[in-house]
Amino acid sequence: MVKEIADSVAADTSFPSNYIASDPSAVVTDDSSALADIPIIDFSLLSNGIPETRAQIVRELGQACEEWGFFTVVNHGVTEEMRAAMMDAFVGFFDLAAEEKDEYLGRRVMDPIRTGTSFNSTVEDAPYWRHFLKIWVHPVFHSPTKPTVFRYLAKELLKGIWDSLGLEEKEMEDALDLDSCYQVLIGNIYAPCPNPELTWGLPSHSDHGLLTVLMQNETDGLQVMHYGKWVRVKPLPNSFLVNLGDHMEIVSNGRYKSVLHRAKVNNQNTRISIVTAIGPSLDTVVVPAPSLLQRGNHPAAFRGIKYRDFVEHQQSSRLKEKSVLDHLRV
Ligand SMILES: O=C(O)CCC(=O)C(=O)O
Ligand SMILES: [Fe+2]
Repeated sequence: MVKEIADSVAADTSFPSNYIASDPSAVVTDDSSALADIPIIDFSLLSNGIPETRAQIVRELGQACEEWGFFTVVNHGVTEEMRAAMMDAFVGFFDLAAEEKDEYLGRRVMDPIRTGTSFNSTVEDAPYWRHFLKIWVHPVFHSPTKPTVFRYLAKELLKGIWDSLGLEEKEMEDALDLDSCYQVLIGNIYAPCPNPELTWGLPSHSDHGLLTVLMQNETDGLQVMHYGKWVRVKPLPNSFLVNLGDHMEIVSNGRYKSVLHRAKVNNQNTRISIVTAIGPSLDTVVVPAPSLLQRGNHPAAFRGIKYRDFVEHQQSSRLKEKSVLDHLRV
């Protein structure tokens, strides 16, 4: 499908009109927004077992979650070779002939291996300039090579974030059932677009899970909302970008907010991002952590919903800011 778009663009440099955003004037054309000065977390100090240095990183994590909902992870232990192998595997898939890829054309949003265009082209007015491959990799593994290292990174970060809220690890296990956590691996490809001012790669949205871990090729395009302003993200070499998802906002009772982000396309280079999203188990009903409510005598800011129902609803709806989470606000 990427080839189809690329070929149609090569044959005829006009932009396919069905891709024009329903409100093209809302697509940003100005790339002069500030570059984000994103907090940096040294993962090796979080996970090396030394309490003093860990405590310092836990404080930094808490601050990053509160002020940004977004941070960069360095010294994560994932080799450059493994990152390159992941990138190659996704590129290999996107380069397959359309008939081969079409075997995985997702008909249902909860299919464990699903490829497609846009976000959910059955409900959108106009598709986005993006193709994706989504693979469930936990609790049942649906892919040929096992990136357990990603889950380790996310679980250690979750423990650190939980700690920064002053909560016990046992409560995290009870609340989120992380041994059966739902993890999905997504490759996004954004082909060069002749008219980047008319469409999005992905419009403004938050992610449904707890944490999302992202790496990309050398082409930028990600923007995050920070204190009401969009800022451009330029990742550090060999780092992962992490953002908080809607279920972190729910379980922390709104103290840590899921961050709005969006992907811009450009007319020069293909951008590829590989994203792994970690959530609770699909059967968990996540509610604000009880001890956070008791401690501050706060009312619950969110109603609970089974995570599976949240994901299914979010994936079946138009991608629109935090609209699915907003339904759960009390
Ligand atoms: O490509 C990107 O940078 C963002 C991807 C994204 O937000 C997503 O897959 O949810
Ligand atoms: Fe996202």
